[in-house]
Amino acid sequence: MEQLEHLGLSIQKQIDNAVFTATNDDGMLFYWIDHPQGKALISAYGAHIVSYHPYNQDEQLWLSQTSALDGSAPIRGGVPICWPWFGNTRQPNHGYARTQIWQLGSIETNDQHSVLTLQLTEQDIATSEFKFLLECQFTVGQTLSIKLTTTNRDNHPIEIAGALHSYFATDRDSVQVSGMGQTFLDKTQNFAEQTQTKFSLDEETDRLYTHPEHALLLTHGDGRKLKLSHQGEDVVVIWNPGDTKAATIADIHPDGAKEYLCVEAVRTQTPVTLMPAQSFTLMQQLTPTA
Ligand SMILES: O=P(O)(O)OC[C@H]1O[C@@H](O)[C@H](O)[C@@H](O)[C@@H]1O
Repeated sequence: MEQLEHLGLSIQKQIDNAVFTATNDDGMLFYWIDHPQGKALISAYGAHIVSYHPYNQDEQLWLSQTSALDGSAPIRGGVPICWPWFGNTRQPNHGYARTQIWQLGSIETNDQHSVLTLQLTEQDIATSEFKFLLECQFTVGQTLSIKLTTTNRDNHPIEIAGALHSYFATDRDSVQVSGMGQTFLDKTQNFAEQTQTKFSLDEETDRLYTHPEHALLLTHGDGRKLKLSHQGEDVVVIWNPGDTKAATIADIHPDGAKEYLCVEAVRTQTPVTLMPAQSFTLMQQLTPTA
């Protein structure tokens, strides 16, 4: 509830035992999951989860206080969905899925969790090169799982990449991540390959880890831990712009870059080719522990 007030959202209606719709003054639609095991706020714009708060734990996702929430620009924070490409190989940066209004697919609640699925198809996009069904399934309880599934609905093969670009709320200067492997491509150095035996961040960190484990452990400075597991990724990206660069990014609030670390499940080095009717899932799951 606190998060709803903070973002100026009003509940519209209850659509399931634990799920409500809410809107802000700009008319943007959100889904508020208020389950005894976990709470989450998901924007229809971008199928973008902006808050996840498991029972008896802290907020897990960072959201910039200066993020646009009116549909004029991608949301800064939470878990942006990058699709059908990652980065700026094409424009817009990170693809167009994060700036579309997604439709509600289904909702199911049991005593463990609520499962909400949002959908996007080529019919929602002004110019799409192929026919597709993109589904993002959020399972919200003591664990959060985000599954992004692409299905080729065209009559020829399609190629896709993408990412679950999660911004985790943490003290950036004391967080540790294990399981990353020692090799990464450094985007700040024109993707030069680097090795690092002990995890530490640079002033600006923008790295594609090429040999991560599927299960990672993020340890906050105060000892709390967040288990992360992935499926379908070919690299894990760690990104934080550092304070100097962040000061030039209008939708990161002052000193906001100190409050998060992006750990992203990314499929980009070897894009996926899908034959007609074939599907592919990119997944990230987070399990916080006290
Ligand atoms: O500002 P955007 O488009 O959300 O991108 C944020 C960052 O996303 C990261 O995944 C990229 O590695 C960075 O290079 C990029 O700056």
